[in-house]
Amino acid sequence: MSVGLLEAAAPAAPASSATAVELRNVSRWYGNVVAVNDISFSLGAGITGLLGPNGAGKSTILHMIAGFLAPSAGEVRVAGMTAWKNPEVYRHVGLVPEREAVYPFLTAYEFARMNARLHGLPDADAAAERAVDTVDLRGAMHRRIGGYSKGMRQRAKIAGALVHDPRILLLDEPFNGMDPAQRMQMMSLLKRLADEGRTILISSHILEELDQLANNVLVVVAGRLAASGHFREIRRLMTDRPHTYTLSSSDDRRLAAALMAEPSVQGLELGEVLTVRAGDRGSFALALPRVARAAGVTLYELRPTDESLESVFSYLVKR
Ligand SMILES: Nc1ncnc2c1ncn2[C@@H]1O[C@H](COP(=O)(O)OP(=O)(O)OP(=O)(O)O)[C@@H](O)[C@H]1O
Repeated sequence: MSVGLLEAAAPAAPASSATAVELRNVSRWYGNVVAVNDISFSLGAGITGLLGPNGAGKSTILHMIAGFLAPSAGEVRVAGMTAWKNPEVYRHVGLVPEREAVYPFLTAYEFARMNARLHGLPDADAAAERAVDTVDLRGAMHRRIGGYSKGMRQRAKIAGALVHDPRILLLDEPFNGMDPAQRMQMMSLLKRLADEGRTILISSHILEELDQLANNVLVVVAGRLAASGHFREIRRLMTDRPHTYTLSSSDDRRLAAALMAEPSVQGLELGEVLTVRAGDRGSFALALPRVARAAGVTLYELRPTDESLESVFSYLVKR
């Protein structure tokens, strides 16, 4: 398998004070399911996106970094220490899990204070108040979490993960189910937390969610690191790939003949429907109506055939 941008990416750097998180040839299997397959990367301060379709292994990676799950092979290091079986690591890491792992009968303040106590902080009340303030929930901190909106519940979870002021924050699909306003609020919170010098890793299955947030993106597909690089570079890889469409028109044969001369068309197949492979989506979209009009053909339908998320990821892996 070729690995896209990975070839140009720097190999995992040796642990240093700047390396908050480091994975060295890490694999994790559950019985005979290989969830994570020989992954290496390192993270410093700032926001990194962990992108991949469902089941790619994102949660498994986050749980191993948090020290909650043992790697089956390789090593996960956090703040220069082995993450597994090392309670010291919990001081440095806050994990915001994907599941709604909050008791609905607790208030945000009680939830944060419970976490502060579990960390054994000397002043759990002050730590809880500080965390609730950080996520802008002061006004609602004595209301039960069960009555919160989705965005507020996520922020309550973040308050719980931030209560011991960790240097590393891991968030599993934090934008799931949020409306645009909640998303904007979450983005500005995460940026603020990163500006304070934290290392933040955010998992997502939607690239656009990471726009304006993560400079660097790690793409995981079927447990492997398929690509890594700057957000714009990853987006270019995903959108510039060839696209396949099916077309229906008043005269498919005539349209196929006219499209053959079009530079943005890489391939054509005329069966029950006309299938076109376009190298550059933008140029093809501009060319198609012009070509159809010149050929005297009426277009009825243009349908992309390979737009599933899995097809985009598998394109990255096969490059
Ligand atoms: N406790 C477990 N026992 C068995 N298999 C598991 C377990 N946890 C995860 N897996 C499997 O490992 C693979 C990776 O799962 P993981 O949850 O890490 O992926 P993910 O990218 O976070 O996806 P999702 O967003 O759907 O949770 C999947 O095939 C999943 O079914």
